[in-house]
Amino acid sequence: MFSSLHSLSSEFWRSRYVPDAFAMVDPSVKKGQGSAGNERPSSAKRRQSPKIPSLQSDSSSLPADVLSFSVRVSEEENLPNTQNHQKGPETPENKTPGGCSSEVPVNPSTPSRLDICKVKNREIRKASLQKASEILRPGMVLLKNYISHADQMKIIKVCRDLGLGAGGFYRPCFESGGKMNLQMMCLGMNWDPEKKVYEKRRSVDGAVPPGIPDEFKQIVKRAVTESHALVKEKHRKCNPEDRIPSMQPDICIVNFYARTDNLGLHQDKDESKESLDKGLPVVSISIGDSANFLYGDDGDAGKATKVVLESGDVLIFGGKSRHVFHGITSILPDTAPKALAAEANLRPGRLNLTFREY
Ligand SMILES: O=C(O)CCC(=O)C(=O)O
Ligand SMILES: [Fe+2]
Repeated sequence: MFSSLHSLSSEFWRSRYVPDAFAMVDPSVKKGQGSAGNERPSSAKRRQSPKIPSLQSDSSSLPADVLSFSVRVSEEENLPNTQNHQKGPETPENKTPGGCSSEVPVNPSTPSRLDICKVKNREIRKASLQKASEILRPGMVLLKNYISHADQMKIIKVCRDLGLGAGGFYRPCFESGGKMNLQMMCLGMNWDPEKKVYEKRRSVDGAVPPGIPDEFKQIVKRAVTESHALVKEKHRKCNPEDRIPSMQPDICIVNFYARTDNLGLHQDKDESKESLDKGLPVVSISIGDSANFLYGDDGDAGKATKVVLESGDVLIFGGKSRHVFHGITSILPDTAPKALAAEANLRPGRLNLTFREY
């Protein structure tokens, strides 16, 4: 997957190297450590840092729980004072939906019944204003608000459990040695961002990736069928299978973006030639905070189109859009559905699952 990352604008590329990347799940990194500001760490500094801090820092050698709210305090303490972490003036992008953040309980693990009701009513109002699903370009469909609250809860729970075990979340490195600004785990097969290949075991620690749960596969199947219905509605005469071929996912890459994380523009093209030639789609599920997602025909972020992916959205790109460049420029703080964040005890940030067939 993530190929052509070097074609990013230098500003966006620099923004991938925020010091918080080290602090998020690594208790051994103390407050104030790391480079100041948005500077890419010096190569010496990069060499010194352990390759997979989240795995090595934990005394049990297992990954830390990157999804849980309980680790939020140490994360907040470690936030460096950069623009990225300041809320700044209220803009359409950082505005809390419904302007309700002050009414939400400070500790979401203990919301009152009244709080839950207020939050649920607000979310119902919000849902009625929500945008409709759409075809973004040939072969690329966005299903808005597609995954139910109950299914989002299940996905979070499964990812949390799997993320804590062998083959769970870690912060991978690029070929260059720089760390990615997200936590990742793979299901089915491991994708190695350094070698840009899929493998049975991840070479970083020898772990065998857990399998993809059947429930996840069912959700993917239903989403592709739904995308076909949408295509059929717009283009009555076409065979939707030609636009978005059906697929049987055997790979799922799970990313967790903390609020300052991001992912540069890239193409997903490490799947087999056969799969790519057929245009078998990538099916991407977003949960938690919303994100600015860019997509376009080349790696130039200035020319790309932006769409906001919200919790429960499913984005599908296959066929003519299988090689679309795409990336996440930012996570929009405090935009996760409040009821979901509270019920799941979800840490601020965004969970993303991309399903592919090798
Ligand atoms: O987080 C996203 O929406 C995109 C993730 C992605 O592009 C990838 O995992 O290859
Ligand atoms: Fe991708």
